[in-house]
Amino acid sequence: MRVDQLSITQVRNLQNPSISFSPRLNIIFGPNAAGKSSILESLYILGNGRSFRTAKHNKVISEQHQDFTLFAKVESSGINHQLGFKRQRSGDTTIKLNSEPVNRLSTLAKLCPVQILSPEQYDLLVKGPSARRKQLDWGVFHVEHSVLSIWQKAHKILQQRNKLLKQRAGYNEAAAWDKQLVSLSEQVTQLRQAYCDKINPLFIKLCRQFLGQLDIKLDLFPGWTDKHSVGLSAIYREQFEKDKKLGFTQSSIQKADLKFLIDGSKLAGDYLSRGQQKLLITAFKLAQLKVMQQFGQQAPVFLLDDIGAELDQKHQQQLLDLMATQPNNQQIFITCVHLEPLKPLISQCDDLKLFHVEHGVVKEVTKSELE
Ligand SMILES: Nc1ncnc2c1ncn2[C@@H]1O[C@H](COP(=O)(O)OP(=O)(O)OP(=O)(O)O)[C@@H](O)[C@H]1O
Repeated sequence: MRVDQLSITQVRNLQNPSISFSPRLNIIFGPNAAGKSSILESLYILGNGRSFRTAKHNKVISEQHQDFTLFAKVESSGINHQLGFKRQRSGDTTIKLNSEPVNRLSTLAKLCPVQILSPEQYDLLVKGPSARRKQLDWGVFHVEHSVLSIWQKAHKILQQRNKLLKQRAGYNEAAAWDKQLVSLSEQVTQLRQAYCDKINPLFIKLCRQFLGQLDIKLDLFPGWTDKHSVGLSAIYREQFEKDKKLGFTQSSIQKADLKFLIDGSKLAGDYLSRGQQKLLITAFKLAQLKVMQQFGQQAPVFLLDDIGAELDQKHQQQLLDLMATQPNNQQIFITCVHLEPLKPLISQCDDLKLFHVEHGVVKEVTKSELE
């Protein structure tokens, strides 16, 4: 997937830029509060329908305005498309693909996979499981789109089951849903596990590069504990009375977690320093990118926000070296305040564009203008 052109209207402080990107490497630089992250935010919204910085859509709309609009020319799986996205303060969203309305965000996600590594994500290990589960499911979806409909069916049945539990229904009534729920939950878990099996060796290798000889791995918690390998059906039977008391199903795919384990059992969030956690997240994001390149329907656009803000010089350089060795069809966007650490990457890469941003105004500059 590639974004060739993007017109941004009424997003944060941006002065409605229209930008033609490089298919390979795009570096967006400028002082603090210039509007750099807002460009990445716009790209992220194209593929995810929401911001990576806030759950409140209205914050993205430029003050004094009632809506924001994005218009992009993208290449997806070898086909060129025109994509429009408009969000109003009222909450109404209009998405158009080649002038035709799009009603599902999953259409957008399939068409425009966009992945981001930004300072907002460095606390993934100390957050609750839902943030990690989202990352996991994002990866699973882009390798195997069918997971979404299986997950949605499971979610509906789970809601039915929970409704019955709240109504104090008897076991037989609730159990009528269990067979289907167990089968769908197992399918989702198998796809999640297959994704973990794909990402683990790549993640372990990248962790070695960034963190040295730590014994680290990813482990899937499916959403229930099955100490005696009795299976989910038996767990539902055993837990029924407790579920009824609680009014919801305790064991479900909605409780799944992606555990980052050190020495086989210690949670990385409890054990590693803040700096080590950032490096681990960096390795995880790069491993996700690699899985997408190798097994995904198509490589995502990769956004690297504020590269100088969180990593020390050595690890920043390692990350930039890895960016330089990405496949030719991998489109990358990097934002930074200082260009100095990026100079080796800039001199190595021919197919790159540089954009200077200040007070929301975006201006393309050439390599020679930097000298
Ligand atoms: N809804 C909005 N309307 C207008 N301006 C906004 C809005 N939301 C945020 N801003 C302003 O937009 C500016 C750009 O922010 P952005 O985070 O994109 O800058 P940045 O160049 O990435 O900065 P930094 O290098 O400090 O991370 C900030 O000054 C911010 O206060």
